[in-house]
Amino acid sequence: MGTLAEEIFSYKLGRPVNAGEIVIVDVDHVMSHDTTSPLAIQAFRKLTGERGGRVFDPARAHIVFDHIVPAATVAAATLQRDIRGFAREQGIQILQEGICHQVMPERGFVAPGEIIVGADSHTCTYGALGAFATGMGSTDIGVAYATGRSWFRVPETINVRLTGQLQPGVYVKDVTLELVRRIGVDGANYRALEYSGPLVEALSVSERFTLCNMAIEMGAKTGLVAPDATTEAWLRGRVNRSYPMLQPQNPRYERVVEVDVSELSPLVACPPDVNNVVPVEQVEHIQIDQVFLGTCTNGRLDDLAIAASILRGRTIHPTTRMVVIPASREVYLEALRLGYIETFIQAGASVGTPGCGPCIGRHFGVLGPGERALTTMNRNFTGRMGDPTAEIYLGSPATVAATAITGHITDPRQFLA
Ligand SMILES: CC(C)[C@H](C(=O)O)[C@@H](O)C(=O)O
Ligand code: SF4
Repeated sequence: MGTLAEEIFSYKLGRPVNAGEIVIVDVDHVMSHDTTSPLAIQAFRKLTGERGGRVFDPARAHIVFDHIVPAATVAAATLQRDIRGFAREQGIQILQEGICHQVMPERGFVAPGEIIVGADSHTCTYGALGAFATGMGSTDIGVAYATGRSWFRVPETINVRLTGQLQPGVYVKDVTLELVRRIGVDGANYRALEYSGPLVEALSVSERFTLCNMAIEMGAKTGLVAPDATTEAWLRGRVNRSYPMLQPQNPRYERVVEVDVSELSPLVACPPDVNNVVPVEQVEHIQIDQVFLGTCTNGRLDDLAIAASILRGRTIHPTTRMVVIPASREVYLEALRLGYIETFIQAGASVGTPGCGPCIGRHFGVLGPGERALTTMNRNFTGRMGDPTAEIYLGSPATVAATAITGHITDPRQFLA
């Protein structure tokens, strides 16, 4: 009897577990990437001795190169060289085909009922498939690499119930921004956010990823969607092992946040806080120097499809630049096949190799002093994309595409066919 989070921990431990308990469990997968692996490896070495230590299971230890790919500086290249050495020694495959949070599920390293820990805060994204997944510091990940175990305080759960129907031009990203506005950047601290209701049931897995991705933006330990037929269909051909379709059972939620999405219009999060959310109309005059379509929040095929449908046959504003980065190789290839990439390039966009790109201001479209960007990212913190005086606005792929055309923040509804 419990919330989905409690059900997953109870299943793992073979006994009923309640929120508030501190438990040590075997984890199913452990992940780190090019930026966080060096410290995780250091912690692993400290724990296991300089030589001879082995990871708990090389097939369930995953290193993804995504944050600075290909390496933009000698320092980044040197770190990546050292990580490659560790991976070779341990027999770990390095995944170099997109953002960790897209690649892990695509490659079948996430299944319902599993527990996954990653050295990245947006590991909570995988909860969209009914797994308990959370970001941890590199030291904890180093310990998990060595032992295959981790400790948790089983979180209390806030149920986010979504009802109603999205209006044309309004997307799950807008719903997610509305949730951050209502709950606040620390309103769900260490809680699990369990998303349910008729809207969630109707969402694609990709849209559920967008929803769960930003759970951390409310301080949550993770976001979760109970697995259903949509989940199973998406996992077919990706996950061959069996998995439990755990569901919440008479759950006791700490509270329920109910949102009727029918009333929402396209939203924009203004700098420097993700909960600084306003209807797009309020910020339409703001001039934008760069738009960026991509990231683990909104770099998937459906996101690119929405943007391409707006940009088809149009060109971006001459004083605005547009960066597009598909979240993974799989997404990129499919977008190529469907003509989206050609649409972006003809419109005047720069298309980058799958990865995080300018999301943390390391390469491929960093911002100069005083510049403003509208992006599909999940964070708009000061200095995140480059110069500390640059400003970051967040919106949906549709709002980003409409803005690319006009050069100022634009309501995407005016471009809908
Ligand atoms: C670099 C990494 C530690 C960081 C994170 O954990 O979130 C990054 O992915 C981000 O989005 O800010
Ligand atoms: S795309 Fe951005 S938010 Fe996602 S993992 Fe990469 S840097 Fe972090």
